[in-house]
Amino acid sequence: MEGLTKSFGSQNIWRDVTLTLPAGEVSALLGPSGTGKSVFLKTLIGLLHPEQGSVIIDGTDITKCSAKELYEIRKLFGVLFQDGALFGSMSLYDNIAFPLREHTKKKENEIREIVMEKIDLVGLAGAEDKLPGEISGGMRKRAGLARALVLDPQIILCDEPDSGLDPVRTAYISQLLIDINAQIDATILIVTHNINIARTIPDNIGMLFRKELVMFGPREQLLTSEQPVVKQFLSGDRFGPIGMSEEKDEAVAAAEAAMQAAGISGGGTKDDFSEIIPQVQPNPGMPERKAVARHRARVMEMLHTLPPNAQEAIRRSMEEEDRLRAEAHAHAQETVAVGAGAVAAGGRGGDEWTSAEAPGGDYDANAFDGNEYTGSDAPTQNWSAPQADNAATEPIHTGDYAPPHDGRGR
Ligand SMILES: Nc1ncnc2c1ncn2[C@@H]1O[C@H](COP(=O)(O)OP(=O)(O)OP(=O)(O)O)[C@@H](O)[C@H]1O
Repeated sequence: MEGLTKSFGSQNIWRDVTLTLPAGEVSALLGPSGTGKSVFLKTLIGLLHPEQGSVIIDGTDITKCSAKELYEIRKLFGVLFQDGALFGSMSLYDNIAFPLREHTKKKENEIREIVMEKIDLVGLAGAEDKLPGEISGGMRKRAGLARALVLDPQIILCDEPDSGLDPVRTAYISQLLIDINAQIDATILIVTHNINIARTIPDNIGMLFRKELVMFGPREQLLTSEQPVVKQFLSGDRFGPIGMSEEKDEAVAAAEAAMQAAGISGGGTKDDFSEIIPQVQPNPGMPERKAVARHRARVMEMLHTLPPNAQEAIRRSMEEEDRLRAEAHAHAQETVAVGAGAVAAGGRGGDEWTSAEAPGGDYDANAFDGNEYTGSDAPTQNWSAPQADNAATEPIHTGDYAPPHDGRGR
């Protein structure tokens, strides 16, 4: 994105936003409500048109290309809208099959295979015949994610994947995004208010405030930032530059300063965000994230340009990641050796197996437990049984998807 500016009439949303999403990495976009994060996502896929600037995807500027080119480019995207944006009159199965029917010439039996795989992946097996209005908000969110994944997207945009989810389901969906990134090396952008996600999931974090992108860089840069707006946002304190609606005026700011001086709490957490929590790793059995090495090389190149506390935090988190990875590797080797030993005791006369010739031949040296998990039985897939809550949903017709004309069913 280069020099992007977006307004609605006389209301400017943000201006001169320049940003390159590092390919294959996971990035998060933070910002107070109403700063235009959703508008930003919609601009990235060409649903909204900026007044200025360009959005280059695979060499094509989607702000200037033809409708046909835009249609093709959109196939690269998987988008999870805030409430799943499902069609209320279609079953989950048909909702998830929709992009395949719309954008590919696949036969129904091929479509079924892909749809059921994704349904399994997000833990919705058994709920495929339900309508969006018959399931919980969290299930709709997961169905939206399944639909976002059916075209094997190279770029995944998630608008508040955690909204409406409890902390445990949020952890599962976050883990799923990391696992998907490990599996398909997709570039992921997550819009979120969830500080826990921001601390543990992305490689990079950006923040929109006062109509500008105030920062975009390695997650440690934002988490250790001394900028008042960033500190206030992370801590969730009411004292600071972010107000309930617009910016605070001087009188309000002075009154708050007096309250703070008198020891009155602004309600924020006292967590130390410069204590970097290790990033969530792919689940056992998943491939290593290719993004890790690329991110590291990129960050090392720019390290000298970052503030000293960010540099220090980056070094510490790299050491910690190396330690965790070495531990996981050692554990995997041990497990392979133990598994091989058990087989050896049963039939190979005490021969030592190497990991390459271990039984089955498909042991993954990077796996924590030596098991090969498939999408449907991987340990991420512990979603609870579907519960209907009869919450009514209206589909959001984004312009990207239109309801099918011929009611094609399964
Ligand atoms: N189609 C539209 N027409 C006019 N104004 C719009 C349109 N879409 C969004 N806006 C305005 O743009 C601003 C930014 O909205 P947006 O939904 O992107 O904020 P956000 O940062 O995603 O907020 P939240 O965190 O609360 O979801 C809001 O003032 C909103 O009213």
